[in-house]
Amino acid sequence: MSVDVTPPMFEEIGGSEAVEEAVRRFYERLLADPQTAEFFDGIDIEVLRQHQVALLTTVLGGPDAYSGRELSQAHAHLSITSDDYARVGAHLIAVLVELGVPEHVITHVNETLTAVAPDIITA
Ligand code: HEM
Repeated sequence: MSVDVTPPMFEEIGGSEAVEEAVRRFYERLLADPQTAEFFDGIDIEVLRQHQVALLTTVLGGPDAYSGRELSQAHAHLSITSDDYARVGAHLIAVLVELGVPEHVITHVNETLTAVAPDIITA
């Protein structure tokens, strides 16, 4: 009999504290980057941050507490290009690398980014 004792990636990287720090740095980067900053004009970043923490927690196998909109609905009005998307994805991955997140977790996040791209890219 084999038992899978691998902890969820969420715990492996340090739980909610690590996810919150990653998301904090992620929005810091998005707001400092001229290509992405304008998208967030007039947006309540605190609310967005909380949704993103919940979503990333779920993606990493932690408790499922995401209560935001469907990604397609949240981004429909933004005319996001594949170039914008790649830029945002690169910021997220850069933060995870910065925080020393293991390679297999980064691979999983990258796969998720590829999977949800069609919901977000509309231009
Ligand atoms: C990379 C994958 C992405 C994920 C996982 C993601 C995730 C999210 C989430 C969870 C929300 C909150 C939904 C809600 O409040 O109900 C949101 C909203 C938003 N996202 Fe993204 N996002 C991504 C890419 C992008 C990109 C590429 C841009 C712009 C370049 C962007 C700009 C925004 C903006 C402006 C909002 C707020 C929309 C509003 O409240 O009117 N996102 N995103």
